[in-house]
Amino acid sequence: MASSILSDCSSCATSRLLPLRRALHPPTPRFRPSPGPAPLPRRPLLAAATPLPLLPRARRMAALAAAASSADPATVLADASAKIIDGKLVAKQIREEVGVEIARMKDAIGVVPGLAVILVGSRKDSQTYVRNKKRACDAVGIKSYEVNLPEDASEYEVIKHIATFNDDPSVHGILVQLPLPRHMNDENILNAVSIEKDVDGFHPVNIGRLAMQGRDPFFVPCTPKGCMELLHRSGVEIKGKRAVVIGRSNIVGTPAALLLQKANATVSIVHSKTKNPEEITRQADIIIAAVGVANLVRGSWIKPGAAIIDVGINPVDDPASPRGYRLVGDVCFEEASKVAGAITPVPGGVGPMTIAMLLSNTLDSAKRIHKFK
Ligand SMILES: Nc1nc(=O)c2c([nH]1)NC[C@@H]1CN(c3ccc(C(=O)N[C@@H](CCC(=O)O)C(=O)O)cc3)C=[N+]21
Repeated sequence: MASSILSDCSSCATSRLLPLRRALHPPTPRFRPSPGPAPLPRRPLLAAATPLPLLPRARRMAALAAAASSADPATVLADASAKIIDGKLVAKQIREEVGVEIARMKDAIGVVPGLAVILVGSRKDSQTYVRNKKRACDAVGIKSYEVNLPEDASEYEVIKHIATFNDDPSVHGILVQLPLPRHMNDENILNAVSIEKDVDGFHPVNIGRLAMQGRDPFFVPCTPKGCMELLHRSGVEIKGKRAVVIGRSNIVGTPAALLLQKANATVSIVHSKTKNPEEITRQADIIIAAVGVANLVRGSWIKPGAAIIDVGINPVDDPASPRGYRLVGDVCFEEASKVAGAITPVPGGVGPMTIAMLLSNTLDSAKRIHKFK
């Protein structure tokens, strides 16, 4: 992991909240990032320029030994102390596992899972996401069905398509790409999806069941499910730990907090009205950041050794990049990777897991509907 000598996390002012952020996290840039310069790292800044350079020999050896003996292939040693949780690699493993299961089901009962995606309007980012989902489906053997409606389509038209897919036995999952055009009421539309086919887990009944003791939803929303999977697969213990979720959106923050609670963590939610977010976050053994503010979480917010899952995908201007921007998370990676025990990068962290979980949810749905074990 290369890191520059000067932290760029103080340049939050250059972050732009593009519409794609709003899809995952409705607009809530509400924290004032901590003022002043970056907090002091625990090692001299110069040391950050090369891998493991100025560490005392004993610590360096211990770190290398830990990396070498790590049973978890999805992690490598950062140039500082945090292990990098490689979401791209874990997502690939999950897609392979899903592919094997789909082949087994097809052989045994001749059924392939079907996923229907409804896209309204012609937003470039949504079109890209839908295209990526379709490719991911093709690669594992899920049959995908796509409906594209014009921006000015009526709510009724969308609901009519949902009803058709609800009744179609070859469709096991239905996803309405968000955000919907402004004139539509999300709630009416998400309510129309059959809870047994709601692979996004956005139906109020599924979210309600997630919140209740002793009940389970048919589906858990893909992004928070991906966060939990990354924690599990990198050996992070959750039971009895303090977890902080930053952000309280319906799609990520709230379900992530519910999942951590179900896994027996003690959970706090930090949001725009929280006093001293930094102080509360610093108590956490596990941090899930899902607020949509570039580099909000600085090194000083983090308890040494904490596990950090960074859900943010924030475009920041970068003339040096071919696209003119690059993606950064809600966590200042440079600073955090020197303090945390484990951290997900952006890109290559939670993003790829979202799609892997969608495939997994679609497979689970087909298995449940066809009573295939
Ligand atoms: N009904 C619905 N369900 C969704 O799950 C949903 C949605 N609507 N609307 C839009 C958001 C956004 N979303 C992402 C999926 C994958 C990456 C992803 O794979 N990102 C990569 C690449 C990023 C890049 O380079 O552009 C990464 O982080 O490494 C990101 C974001 C799903 N969403």
